[in-house]
Amino acid sequence: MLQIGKVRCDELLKACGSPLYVYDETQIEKKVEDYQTYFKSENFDTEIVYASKAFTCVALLEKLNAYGCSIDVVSGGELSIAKKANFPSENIYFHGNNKLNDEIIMALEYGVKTIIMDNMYEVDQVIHLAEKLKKEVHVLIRVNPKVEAHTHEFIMTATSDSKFGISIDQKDDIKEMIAKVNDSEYVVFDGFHSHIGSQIFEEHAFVAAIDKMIAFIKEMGEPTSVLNIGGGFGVRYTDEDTPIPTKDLCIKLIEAINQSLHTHDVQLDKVCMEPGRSIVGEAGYTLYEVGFTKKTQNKEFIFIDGGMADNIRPALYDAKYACDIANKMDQAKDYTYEVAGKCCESGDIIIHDAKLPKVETNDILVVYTTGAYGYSMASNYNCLNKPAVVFVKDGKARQVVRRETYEDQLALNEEKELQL
Ligand SMILES: Cc1ncc(COP(=O)(O)O)c(C=O)c1O
Ligand SMILES: N[C@@H](CCCC[NH3+])C(=O)O
Repeated sequence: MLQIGKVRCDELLKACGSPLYVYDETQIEKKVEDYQTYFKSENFDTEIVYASKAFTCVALLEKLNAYGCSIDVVSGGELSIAKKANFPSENIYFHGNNKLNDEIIMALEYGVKTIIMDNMYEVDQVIHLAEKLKKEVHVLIRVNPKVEAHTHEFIMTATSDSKFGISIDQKDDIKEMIAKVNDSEYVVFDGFHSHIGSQIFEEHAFVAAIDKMIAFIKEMGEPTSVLNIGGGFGVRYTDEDTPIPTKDLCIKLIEAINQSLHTHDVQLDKVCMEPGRSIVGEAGYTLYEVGFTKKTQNKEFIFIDGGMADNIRPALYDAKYACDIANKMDQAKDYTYEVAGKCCESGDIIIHDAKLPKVETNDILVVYTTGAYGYSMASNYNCLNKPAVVFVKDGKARQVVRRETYEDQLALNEEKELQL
Protein backbone atom coordinates (compact mmCIF):
# COMPACT_ATOMS: atom_id res chain seq x y z
CA MET A 1 0.00 0.00 0.00
CA LEU A 2 1.34 3.41 -0.95
CA GLN A 3 2.23 5.59 2.01
CA ILE A 4 2.45 9.37 1.92
CA GLY A 5 4.41 10.92 4.79
CA LYS A 6 4.56 7.37 6.24
CA VAL A 7 0.75 7.16 6.38
CA ARG A 8 -1.15 4.47 4.45
CA CYS A 9 -3.48 5.81 1.77
CA ASP A 10 -6.29 3.38 2.68
CA GLU A 11 -6.22 4.62 6.28
CA LEU A 12 -6.45 8.22 5.12
CA LEU A 13 -9.54 7.41 3.05
CA LYS A 14 -11.05 5.47 5.91
CA ALA A 15 -10.62 8.46 8.21
CA CYS A 16 -11.64 11.25 5.83
CA GLY A 17 -13.62 9.76 2.95
CA SER A 18 -12.93 9.95 -0.77
CA PRO A 19 -11.84 11.86 -2.83
CA LEU A 20 -9.16 13.39 -0.67
CA TYR A 21 -6.37 15.93 -1.15
CA VAL A 22 -3.25 14.89 0.76
CA TYR A 23 -0.20 17.11 1.33
CA ASP A 24 3.14 15.78 2.45
CA GLU A 25 4.29 18.50 4.85
CA THR A 26 7.92 17.47 4.62
CA GLN A 27 7.95 18.14 0.88
CA ILE A 28 6.50 21.62 1.41
CA GLU A 29 9.02 22.34 4.17
CA LYS A 30 11.95 21.20 2.03
CA LYS A 31 10.90 23.51 -0.81
CA VAL A 32 10.48 26.49 1.49
CA GLU A 33 13.83 25.80 3.13
CA ASP A 34 15.53 25.64 -0.29
CA TYR A 35 14.00 28.95 -1.36
CA GLN A 36 14.88 30.60 1.95
CA THR A 37 18.45 29.25 1.93
CA TYR A 38 19.48 29.80 -1.67
CA PHE A 39 17.59 32.91 -2.77
CA LYS A 40 20.02 35.10 -0.86
CA SER A 41 22.57 37.74 -1.80
CA GLU A 42 25.01 39.94 0.04
CA ASN A 43 24.01 42.87 -2.15
CA PHE A 44 20.32 43.10 -1.31
CA ASP A 45 17.69 41.63 1.01
CA THR A 46 15.46 38.91 -0.37
CA GLU A 47 11.90 37.86 0.37
CA ILE A 48 9.99 34.70 -0.54
CA VAL A 49 6.38 35.66 -1.18
CA TYR A 50 4.20 32.56 -1.55
CA ALA A 51 1.48 33.03 -4.19
CA SER A 52 -1.45 31.79 -2.14
CA LYS A 53 -3.70 31.35 -5.20
CA ALA A 54 -1.87 28.02 -5.78
CA PHE A 55 -3.42 26.65 -2.58
CA THR A 56 -4.35 28.34 0.62
CA CYS A 57 -5.66 27.26 4.00
CA VAL A 58 -5.01 28.36 7.55
CA ALA A 59 -2.64 25.49 8.39
CA LEU A 60 -0.46 26.17 5.35
CA LEU A 61 -0.27 29.90 6.02
CA GLU A 62 0.66 29.25 9.66
CA LYS A 63 3.47 26.99 8.48
CA LEU A 64 4.73 29.52 5.92
CA ASN A 65 4.64 32.29 8.49
CA ALA A 66 6.71 30.16 10.85
CA TYR A 67 9.28 29.84 8.06
CA GLY A 68 9.38 33.61 7.60
CA CYS A 69 7.66 33.65 4.20
CA SER A 70 5.41 36.44 3.03
CA ILE A 71 2.33 35.78 0.89
CA ASP A 72 0.48 37.38 -1.95
CA VAL A 73 -3.31 37.44 -2.13
CA VAL A 74 -5.48 38.38 -5.09
CA SER A 75 -8.90 38.75 -3.53
CA GLY A 76 -10.83 39.51 -0.38
CA GLY A 77 -11.41 35.76 -0.07
CA GLU A 78 -7.70 34.93 -0.06
CA LEU A 79 -7.14 37.81 2.34
CA SER A 80 -9.79 36.51 4.70
CA ILE A 81 -7.97 33.17 4.96
CA ALA A 82 -4.77 35.10 5.72
CA LYS A 83 -6.67 37.01 8.41
CA LYS A 84 -8.01 33.80 9.90
CA ALA A 85 -4.43 32.50 10.03
CA ASN A 86 -3.38 35.75 11.77
CA PHE A 87 -0.87 36.21 8.99
CA PRO A 88 1.16 39.35 9.73
CA SER A 89 -0.26 42.15 7.62
CA GLU A 90 3.20 43.61 6.98
CA ASN A 91 4.08 40.43 5.09
CA ILE A 92 1.09 40.49 2.73
CA TYR A 93 1.14 41.71 -0.86
CA PHE A 94 -2.17 42.39 -2.59
CA HIS A 95 -2.39 41.66 -6.33
CA GLY A 96 -5.15 41.67 -8.94
CA ASN A 97 -6.04 43.36 -12.21
CA ASN A 98 -9.44 44.53 -10.95
CA LYS A 99 -9.35 45.01 -7.23
CA LEU A 100 -12.73 46.00 -5.90
CA ASN A 101 -13.23 48.97 -3.60
CA ASP A 102 -14.36 46.66 -0.82
CA GLU A 103 -11.25 44.55 -1.25
CA ILE A 104 -8.93 47.55 -1.12
CA ILE A 105 -10.72 48.81 1.99
CA MET A 106 -10.41 45.37 3.58
CA ALA A 107 -6.67 45.32 2.76
CA LEU A 108 -6.12 48.82 4.13
CA GLU A 109 -8.07 48.09 7.29
CA TYR A 110 -6.10 44.90 7.93
CA GLY A 111 -2.90 46.91 7.40
CA VAL A 112 -1.68 45.04 4.31
CA LYS A 113 1.75 46.50 3.70
CA THR A 114 1.92 46.48 -0.10
CA ILE A 115 -0.58 46.78 -2.91
CA ILE A 116 0.62 45.95 -6.40
CA MET A 117 -0.81 48.50 -8.82
CA ASP A 118 -1.90 46.76 -11.95
CA ASN A 119 -2.97 49.78 -14.00
CA MET A 120 -3.37 53.56 -14.17
CA TYR A 121 -6.88 53.62 -12.76
CA GLU A 122 -6.01 51.79 -9.60
CA VAL A 123 -3.59 54.52 -8.51
CA ASP A 124 -6.35 57.09 -7.99
CA GLN A 125 -8.56 54.53 -6.29
CA VAL A 126 -5.88 53.41 -3.82
CA ILE A 127 -4.74 56.98 -3.09
CA HIS A 128 -8.33 58.06 -2.50
CA LEU A 129 -9.15 55.17 -0.17
CA ALA A 130 -5.86 55.35 1.76
CA GLU A 131 -6.43 59.05 2.39
CA LYS A 132 -10.04 58.53 3.36
CA LEU A 133 -9.14 55.79 5.87
CA LYS A 134 -5.91 57.53 6.88
CA LYS A 135 -3.98 54.29 6.33
CA GLU A 136 -0.44 54.20 5.01
CA VAL A 137 0.23 51.66 2.28
CA HIS A 138 3.22 50.87 0.08
CA VAL A 139 2.89 50.13 -3.63
CA LEU A 140 4.72 48.31 -6.38
CA ILE A 141 3.77 48.89 -10.00
CA ARG A 142 3.22 45.72 -12.03
CA VAL A 143 5.08 46.09 -15.30
CA ASN A 144 4.58 43.75 -18.23
CA PRO A 145 8.15 43.12 -19.41
CA LYS A 146 6.90 41.55 -22.66
CA VAL A 147 8.98 38.40 -22.37
CA GLU A 148 7.07 35.49 -23.80
CA ALA A 149 7.93 32.25 -22.07
CA HIS A 150 7.04 28.87 -23.43
CA THR A 151 3.97 27.65 -21.52
CA HIS A 152 0.28 27.08 -22.11
CA GLU A 153 -1.27 30.15 -23.75
CA PHE A 154 -3.84 30.40 -20.92
CA ILE A 155 -1.14 30.86 -18.28
CA MET A 156 1.20 33.29 -20.10
CA THR A 157 1.06 36.71 -18.46
CA ALA A 158 3.61 38.82 -20.33
CA THR A 159 2.40 38.82 -23.92
CA SER A 160 1.84 42.23 -25.58
CA ASP A 161 -1.89 41.82 -25.13
CA SER A 162 -1.87 40.51 -21.57
CA LYS A 163 -4.58 41.79 -19.26
CA PHE A 164 -2.01 42.04 -16.45
CA GLY A 165 0.15 45.03 -15.62
CA ILE A 166 1.19 48.08 -17.55
CA SER A 167 3.43 47.65 -20.58
CA ILE A 168 7.13 48.32 -20.14
CA ASP A 169 6.81 50.60 -23.18
CA GLN A 170 4.38 52.98 -21.42
CA LYS A 171 7.12 54.79 -19.53
CA ASP A 172 5.34 58.15 -19.46
CA ASP A 173 2.21 56.58 -17.97
CA ILE A 174 4.31 54.80 -15.37
CA LYS A 175 6.06 58.08 -14.50
CA GLU A 176 2.66 59.68 -14.08
CA MET A 177 1.58 56.86 -11.75
CA ILE A 178 4.70 57.32 -9.62
CA ALA A 179 4.27 61.11 -9.53
CA LYS A 180 0.69 60.73 -8.27
CA VAL A 181 1.83 58.30 -5.59
CA ASN A 182 4.69 60.58 -4.54
CA ASP A 183 2.24 63.46 -4.18
CA SER A 184 0.00 61.53 -1.85
CA GLU A 185 0.33 61.63 1.89
CA TYR A 186 -0.44 58.00 2.63
CA VAL A 187 0.88 55.99 -0.31
CA VAL A 188 4.57 55.13 -0.66
CA PHE A 189 6.20 54.04 -3.92
CA ASP A 190 8.61 51.13 -3.33
CA GLY A 191 9.31 49.75 -6.79
CA PHE A 192 8.21 47.36 -9.51
CA HIS A 193 6.81 43.90 -10.03
CA SER A 194 6.84 41.61 -13.05
CA HIS A 195 5.65 38.06 -13.65
CA ILE A 196 5.94 36.27 -16.99
CA GLY A 197 3.65 33.26 -16.57
CA SER A 198 3.35 29.91 -14.90
CA GLN A 199 4.78 26.37 -15.25
CA ILE A 200 7.90 27.69 -17.01
CA PHE A 201 11.07 25.62 -17.26
CA GLU A 202 13.24 27.94 -19.34
CA GLU A 203 15.63 29.71 -17.04
CA HIS A 204 16.59 32.12 -19.85
CA ALA A 205 13.04 33.55 -19.88
CA PHE A 206 13.34 34.51 -16.19
CA VAL A 207 16.83 35.89 -16.76
CA ALA A 208 15.64 37.94 -19.75
CA ALA A 209 12.76 39.39 -17.72
CA ILE A 210 15.08 40.27 -14.82
CA ASP A 211 17.49 42.03 -17.13
CA LYS A 212 14.71 43.94 -18.88
CA MET A 213 13.28 45.06 -15.56
CA ILE A 214 16.61 46.23 -14.16
CA ALA A 215 17.46 48.09 -17.40
CA PHE A 216 13.99 49.64 -17.18
CA ILE A 217 14.57 50.76 -13.57
CA LYS A 218 17.78 52.47 -14.70
CA GLU A 219 16.02 54.15 -17.59
CA MET A 220 13.16 55.35 -15.41
CA GLY A 221 15.60 57.05 -13.05
CA GLU A 222 13.07 56.96 -10.18
CA PRO A 223 14.33 56.06 -6.70
CA THR A 224 13.43 52.36 -6.51
CA SER A 225 14.09 50.11 -3.57
CA VAL A 226 12.17 46.91 -4.39
CA LEU A 227 11.95 44.60 -7.42
CA ASN A 228 9.60 41.62 -7.32
CA ILE A 229 10.49 39.12 -10.07
CA GLY A 230 7.25 37.09 -9.76
CA GLY A 231 6.91 33.30 -9.75
CA GLY A 232 6.09 30.74 -12.41
CA PHE A 233 8.71 28.07 -11.73
CA GLY A 234 7.65 24.78 -13.29
CA VAL A 235 7.09 21.46 -11.50
CA ARG A 236 7.14 17.83 -12.54
CA TYR A 237 3.73 16.41 -13.42
CA THR A 238 4.97 13.57 -15.65
CA ASP A 239 8.31 12.25 -16.91
CA GLU A 240 8.12 14.81 -19.73
CA ASP A 241 8.64 17.66 -17.26
CA THR A 242 12.15 18.56 -16.18
CA PRO A 243 12.06 21.41 -13.69
CA ILE A 244 15.27 23.13 -12.63
CA PRO A 245 16.02 22.04 -9.02
CA THR A 246 15.09 24.87 -6.63
CA LYS A 247 18.63 25.32 -5.32
CA ASP A 248 20.09 25.67 -8.85
CA LEU A 249 17.25 27.93 -9.91
CA CYS A 250 17.77 30.28 -6.96
CA ILE A 251 21.52 30.42 -7.47
CA LYS A 252 21.05 31.21 -11.17
CA LEU A 253 18.45 33.89 -10.51
CA ILE A 254 20.63 35.56 -7.87
CA GLU A 255 23.57 35.49 -10.30
CA ALA A 256 21.41 37.00 -13.04
CA ILE A 257 20.14 39.75 -10.70
CA ASN A 258 23.63 40.64 -9.53
CA GLN A 259 24.94 40.64 -13.08
CA SER A 260 22.16 42.96 -14.30
CA LEU A 261 22.51 45.28 -11.31
CA HIS A 262 26.19 45.57 -12.15
CA THR A 263 25.68 46.00 -15.91
CA HIS A 264 23.04 48.70 -15.52
CA ASP A 265 24.58 50.27 -12.44
CA VAL A 266 21.43 49.91 -10.33
CA GLN A 267 21.13 49.34 -6.59
CA LEU A 268 18.14 47.74 -4.89
CA ASP A 269 17.34 47.25 -1.23
CA LYS A 270 15.24 44.15 -1.76
CA VAL A 271 14.36 41.56 -4.39
CA CYS A 272 11.25 39.42 -3.89
CA MET A 273 10.08 36.31 -5.71
CA GLU A 274 6.59 34.80 -5.75
CA PRO A 275 6.62 31.02 -6.15
CA GLY A 276 3.23 29.35 -5.86
CA ARG A 277 3.03 26.05 -7.74
CA SER A 278 6.61 25.06 -7.00
CA ILE A 279 6.06 25.18 -3.23
CA VAL A 280 2.92 23.06 -3.03
CA GLY A 281 2.52 21.30 -6.41
CA GLU A 282 4.57 18.15 -5.98
CA ALA A 283 3.70 17.88 -2.28
CA GLY A 284 0.03 17.31 -3.17
CA TYR A 285 -1.67 14.00 -4.03
CA THR A 286 -5.32 13.27 -4.74
CA LEU A 287 -6.79 9.94 -3.68
CA TYR A 288 -9.92 8.56 -5.35
CA GLU A 289 -11.89 5.36 -5.02
CA VAL A 290 -12.51 3.51 -8.25
CA GLY A 291 -16.14 2.74 -9.05
CA PHE A 292 -17.14 0.99 -12.23
CA THR A 293 -14.99 0.22 -15.22
CA LYS A 294 -16.24 0.10 -18.80
CA LYS A 295 -14.94 -1.11 -22.16
CA THR A 296 -15.84 0.70 -25.38
CA GLN A 297 -14.81 -0.18 -28.91
CA ASN A 298 -11.32 1.32 -28.51
CA LYS A 299 -10.90 2.24 -24.88
CA GLU A 300 -11.25 0.98 -21.37
CA PHE A 301 -12.47 3.46 -18.76
CA ILE A 302 -12.08 3.51 -15.02
CA PHE A 303 -14.52 5.79 -13.24
CA ILE A 304 -13.42 7.70 -10.14
CA ASP A 305 -15.50 9.41 -7.47
CA GLY A 306 -14.18 12.91 -8.32
CA GLY A 307 -12.87 14.47 -11.50
CA MET A 308 -13.03 17.89 -13.10
CA ALA A 309 -14.72 19.41 -10.04
CA ASP A 310 -11.62 18.74 -7.92
CA ASN A 311 -9.09 19.05 -10.77
CA ILE A 312 -10.09 21.26 -13.69
CA ARG A 313 -6.57 21.45 -15.15
CA PRO A 314 -6.81 18.53 -17.64
CA ALA A 315 -10.05 19.92 -19.09
CA LEU A 316 -8.85 23.53 -19.05
CA TYR A 317 -5.23 23.24 -20.14
CA ASP A 318 -4.99 19.68 -21.42
CA ALA A 319 -2.69 19.21 -18.42
CA LYS A 320 -1.03 15.82 -17.99
CA TYR A 321 -0.80 13.87 -14.73
CA ALA A 322 0.76 10.61 -13.55
CA CYS A 323 -1.09 8.09 -11.39
CA ASP A 324 -0.88 4.72 -9.67
CA ILE A 325 -3.16 2.27 -7.94
CA ALA A 326 -2.15 2.84 -4.33
CA ASN A 327 -3.07 -0.70 -3.25
CA LYS A 328 -1.25 -2.33 -6.19
CA MET A 329 2.09 -0.52 -6.21
CA ASP A 330 4.03 -3.75 -6.74
CA GLN A 331 2.05 -4.98 -9.77
CA ALA A 332 3.14 -4.55 -13.39
CA LYS A 333 1.38 -1.79 -15.29
CA ASP A 334 0.15 -3.90 -18.19
CA TYR A 335 -3.16 -2.15 -18.83
CA THR A 336 -4.11 1.17 -20.42
CA TYR A 337 -7.07 3.15 -19.12
CA GLU A 338 -8.94 6.39 -19.55
CA VAL A 339 -9.35 7.77 -16.03
CA ALA A 340 -12.76 9.42 -16.13
CA GLY A 341 -14.43 11.58 -13.51
CA LYS A 342 -18.07 11.48 -12.48
CA CYS A 343 -19.17 14.86 -13.88
CA CYS A 344 -21.72 15.09 -16.68
CA GLU A 345 -19.16 16.23 -19.20
CA SER A 346 -17.43 14.11 -21.84
CA GLY A 347 -14.27 16.17 -21.27
CA ASP A 348 -14.11 15.04 -17.66
CA ILE A 349 -11.11 12.79 -18.24
CA ILE A 350 -8.36 13.27 -15.68
CA ILE A 351 -5.76 11.10 -17.46
CA HIS A 352 -5.73 9.64 -20.96
CA ASP A 353 -3.93 6.37 -21.65
CA ALA A 354 -2.91 5.81 -18.04
CA LYS A 355 -0.67 2.74 -17.65
CA LEU A 356 -1.86 0.80 -14.61
CA PRO A 357 -2.17 -2.74 -13.27
CA LYS A 358 -5.57 -4.42 -13.74
CA VAL A 359 -7.98 -2.05 -12.02
CA GLU A 360 -10.98 -3.23 -10.00
CA THR A 361 -13.83 -1.57 -8.16
CA ASN A 362 -12.76 -0.14 -4.76
CA ASP A 363 -9.13 0.22 -5.79
CA ILE A 364 -7.52 3.47 -4.68
CA LEU A 365 -6.23 5.70 -7.47
CA VAL A 366 -3.54 8.20 -6.52
CA VAL A 367 -2.89 11.15 -8.84
CA TYR A 368 0.44 12.89 -8.27
CA THR A 369 1.37 16.59 -8.21
CA THR A 370 -2.12 17.90 -7.59
CA GLY A 371 -1.05 20.32 -4.85
CA ALA A 372 -1.22 23.52 -6.91
CA TYR A 373 -4.32 24.91 -8.59
CA GLY A 374 -6.29 21.78 -7.70
CA TYR A 375 -8.21 22.63 -4.54
CA SER A 376 -7.94 26.34 -5.29
CA MET A 377 -9.67 25.91 -8.65
CA ALA A 378 -12.15 23.28 -7.47
CA SER A 379 -15.83 23.84 -8.19
CA ASN A 380 -19.18 22.47 -7.10
CA TYR A 381 -20.11 21.38 -10.62
CA ASN A 382 -22.95 18.88 -10.45
CA CYS A 383 -23.24 20.02 -6.81
CA LEU A 384 -20.32 17.82 -5.83
CA ASN A 385 -18.92 18.61 -2.39
CA LYS A 386 -15.33 19.83 -2.30
CA PRO A 387 -13.08 17.13 -0.78
CA ALA A 388 -11.30 17.45 2.53
CA VAL A 389 -7.60 18.31 2.75
CA VAL A 390 -5.20 16.48 5.04
CA PHE A 391 -1.58 17.15 5.95
CA VAL A 392 0.63 14.15 6.65
CA LYS A 393 4.06 13.96 8.23
CA ASP A 394 6.14 11.29 9.97
CA GLY A 395 3.32 8.80 10.24
CA LYS A 396 0.76 11.33 11.53
CA ALA A 397 -2.16 12.90 9.72
CA ARG A 398 -4.33 15.91 10.47
CA GLN A 399 -7.34 17.24 8.63
CA VAL A 400 -6.77 20.91 7.76
CA VAL A 401 -9.88 21.57 5.66
CA ARG A 402 -13.04 19.55 6.22
CA ARG A 403 -15.07 18.01 3.42
CA GLU A 404 -17.94 20.14 2.24
CA THR A 405 -21.40 18.78 3.00
CA TYR A 406 -24.69 18.97 1.16
CA GLU A 407 -25.85 21.17 4.04
CA ASP A 408 -23.07 23.67 3.24
CA GLN A 409 -24.37 23.91 -0.30
CA LEU A 410 -28.03 23.92 0.70
CA ALA A 411 -27.40 26.77 3.11
CA LEU A 412 -26.83 29.07 0.12
CA ASN A 413 -30.42 28.59 -1.04
CA GLU A 414 -31.70 31.50 0.95
CA GLU A 415 -34.70 33.40 -0.31
CA LYS A 416 -35.66 36.90 0.74
CA GLU A 417 -37.61 39.90 -0.55
CA LEU A 418 -35.30 42.60 -1.85
CA GLN A 419 -35.77 46.14 -0.54
CA LEU A 420 -35.08 48.12 -3.73
C1 LIG B 1 1.51 37.81 -10.03
C2 LIG B 1 1.74 36.37 -9.85
N1 LIG B 1 2.67 35.97 -8.98
C3 LIG B 1 2.91 34.66 -8.75
C4 LIG B 1 2.21 33.69 -9.42
C5 LIG B 1 2.51 32.27 -9.09
O1 LIG B 1 2.84 31.53 -10.17
P1 LIG B 1 3.30 30.03 -9.96
O2 LIG B 1 2.26 29.35 -9.19
O3 LIG B 1 3.42 29.50 -11.33
O4 LIG B 1 4.61 30.08 -9.24
C6 LIG B 1 1.23 34.06 -10.35
C7 LIG B 1 0.52 33.05 -11.16
O5 LIG B 1 0.84 32.88 -12.31
C8 LIG B 1 0.99 35.43 -10.56
O6 LIG B 1 0.05 35.83 -11.41
N1 LIG C 1 -4.24 28.13 -12.74
C1 LIG C 1 -3.07 27.94 -13.56
C2 LIG C 1 -1.96 28.85 -13.20
C3 LIG C 1 -2.37 30.26 -13.12
C4 LIG C 1 -1.34 31.01 -12.41
C5 LIG C 1 -1.85 32.29 -11.84
N2 LIG C 1 -1.61 33.45 -12.66
C6 LIG C 1 -2.67 26.49 -13.56
O1 LIG C 1 -3.30 25.68 -13.00
O2 LIG C 1 -1.70 26.11 -14.13
